[in-house]
Amino acid sequence: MIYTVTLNPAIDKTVVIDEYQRGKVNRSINTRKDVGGKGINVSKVLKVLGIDSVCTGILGNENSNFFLNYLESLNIKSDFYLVSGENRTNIKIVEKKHRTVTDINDKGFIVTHEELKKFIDYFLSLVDERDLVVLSGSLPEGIKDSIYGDLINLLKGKSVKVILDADNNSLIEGVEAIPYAIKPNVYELKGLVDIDEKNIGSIVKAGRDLINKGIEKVLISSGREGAVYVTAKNIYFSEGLEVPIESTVGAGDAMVAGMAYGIENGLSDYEVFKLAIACGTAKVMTAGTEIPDIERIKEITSKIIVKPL
Ligand SMILES: Nc1ncnc2c1ncn2[C@@H]1O[C@H](COP(=O)(O)OP(=O)(O)OP(=O)(O)O)[C@@H](O)[C@H]1O
Ligand SMILES: O=P(O)(O)OC[C@@]1(O)O[C@H](CO)[C@@H](O)[C@@H]1O
Repeated sequence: MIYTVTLNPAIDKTVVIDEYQRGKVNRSINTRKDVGGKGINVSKVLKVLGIDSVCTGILGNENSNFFLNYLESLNIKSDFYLVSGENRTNIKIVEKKHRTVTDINDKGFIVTHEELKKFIDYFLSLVDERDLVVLSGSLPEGIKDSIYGDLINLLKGKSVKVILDADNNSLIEGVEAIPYAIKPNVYELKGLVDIDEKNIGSIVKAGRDLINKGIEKVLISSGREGAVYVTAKNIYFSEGLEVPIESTVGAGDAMVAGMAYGIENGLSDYEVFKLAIACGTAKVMTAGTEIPDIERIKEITSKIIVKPL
């Protein structure tokens, strides 16, 4: 089973405007609200790919029904540890004129040491060596940056594979624990290894350095520039496809879903990479954090050109 862990879920409020006017009244063209948070988004895309997962993590009880009802409507199993407080609402401003998305992500609820410990104990009782765990997203107040590293060490103790998608110090500390796979974007990678993010050779070298440390799969995304996949045996590159963009939010999560699907189903590195890119590309064609369509993912997969490096 695949478990996605979201420690700080979010309602994504997407506001589409023409152009942001600082200090003025901005009027929206349209808005939408999606159930989000990185791990939850991964589970949403896994469902579309036809594979079950369990959405776990921590959920604020005040507006928990918005999340739980939505996941139930998609037939996605959820098993969150509930804490008091409200899940955050993250604002995503889509500017049509500039074709940009600006994220304003809130902090979220506060988690006590005891609550975190109870969640970890419960979560560890669920998983065994047949499982794959996706750890992704930012941390709510009260949880230290060491959490992903700690969880990776505990999960490795149970021979559970982990895919990590985090940023800043939680990524740095997570990588020190050597997860099975990681999916940084180039900026997150730059926080791990000193790279020239415009230079593919520099990105590949950073990927290889991480493989040499013991991580088995390193998927580096670079928005519309495409992505690089470095494993012990292969190095692949693919350019981004020119597609109409609705919202880039969640493209990385869709990519992680493709990667998790591929690893869970024993696909080759080449197939995993192709599927991951197709999922990310299909996601940017949907509004907000709406789930991409499986037919579109298949169609894009057939158009992706993967180059071995
Ligand atoms: N503008 C775009 N045009 C085409 N493909 C894109 C675009 N943005 C993203 N993608 C696809 O999605 C993948 C993941 O995107 P990106 O590198 O932005 O992830 P990310 O920074 O982790 O995103 P997020 O944190 O918002 O989920 C890219 O490698 C690419 O395949
Ligand atoms: O604040 P974090 O946890 O880093 O990111 C949260 C978030 O931006 O990530 C998802 C897109 O990847 C959204 O659904 C959500 O709002």
